[in-house]
Amino acid sequence: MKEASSLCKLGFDIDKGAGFFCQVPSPVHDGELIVLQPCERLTKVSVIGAGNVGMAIVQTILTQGLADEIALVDAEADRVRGKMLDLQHAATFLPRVRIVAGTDVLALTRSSDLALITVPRETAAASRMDQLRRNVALLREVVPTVAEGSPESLLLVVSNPVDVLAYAAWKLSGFPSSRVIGSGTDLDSARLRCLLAEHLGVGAQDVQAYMVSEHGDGALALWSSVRVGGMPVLSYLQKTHSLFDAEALEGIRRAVVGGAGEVIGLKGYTSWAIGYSAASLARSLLRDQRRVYPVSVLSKGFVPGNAHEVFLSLPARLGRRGVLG
Ligand SMILES: NC(=O)C1=CN([C@@H]2O[C@H](COP(=O)(O)OP(=O)(O)OC[C@H]3O[C@@H](n4cnc5c(N)ncnc54)[C@H](O)[C@@H]3O)[C@@H](O)[C@H]2O)C=CC1
Ligand SMILES: CC(=O)C(=O)O
Repeated sequence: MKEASSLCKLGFDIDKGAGFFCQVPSPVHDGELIVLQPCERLTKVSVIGAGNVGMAIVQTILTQGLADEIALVDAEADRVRGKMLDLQHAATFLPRVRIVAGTDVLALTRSSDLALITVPRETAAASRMDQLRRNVALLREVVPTVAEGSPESLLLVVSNPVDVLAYAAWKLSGFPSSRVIGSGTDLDSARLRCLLAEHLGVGAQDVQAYMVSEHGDGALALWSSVRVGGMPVLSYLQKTHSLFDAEALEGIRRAVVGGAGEVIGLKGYTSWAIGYSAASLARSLLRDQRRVYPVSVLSKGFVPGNAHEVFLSLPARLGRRGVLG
């Protein structure tokens, strides 16, 4: 009998079991029995806060097959159970995935590979400082508990103000800064790419453009880094194309920064775009894709000469160990 211990690709027939089985050794000798051994853990993703944003993230993670187990935690017991059942019914159309939900952060999130924090929505009446105090207090309840049950997990903070809360989550978790990330200006960058793509008449996936520094009003556009199909097009377009003068660029920046407010004014909240953004970050982290995203990271040591402990949205490489620099 020969143990299947080497890791050549097994292929699609145990597709969903890729987390369960070692893959067939090569070459396979006639007459030898190949034993498939459990070798890799399943991938578990926890989402704390099953509101509009949390559910959009779960929906996107589910349809992209990024997790074998999803744990949903929310303070509203009945509502989160209803959401779990609805998702379980939906998941019958997808490869096998376990979905659990409830209010117990420690029990539900235990042994997560990735935990996303999406609690709670801002209230229009509260000042930004009041919101910050309230959300830090919430993170004080949630983050140490997640860290206790999942000491090796990655933490992805989405709640606002995201850059500041990513810092709070880092401090509260006791994790190395490489494993605590805020979704940062990834969504602002998506909005910028969307607007540039519209102006240029190209697909948004072919537009590379970054907003950096702080998610929201303080976000800065890195105009000199805009590329279309790998070409630095903006300086050329500015010279040749009246649509890209300084005023037009400032108009695009304002539309990006005002994008959230516009959507919230019309539908009450934003959800789908952050759902896709967070799932894309989750993919790069869990699958070690090492793609570069503008996300909130500890800027100390990340930016040469910066000695302050501040989380800022900067382009960072994301892989299985978190921020790779
Ligand atoms: N970083 C970004 O780009 C974006 C961030 N956001 C932020 O995401 C957050 C969530 O927004 P929404 O989902 O629209 O809000 P929501 O109000 O729909 O959902 C929040 C959920 O958190 C739950 N919750 C409250 N306290 C809790 C606790 N102690 N434990 C567990 N669950 C608790 C609530 O029951 C609710 O289901 C907000 O801070 C929002 O500003 C939203 C969009 C984009
Ligand atoms: C709400 C929010 O932060 C956004 O959609 O950008």
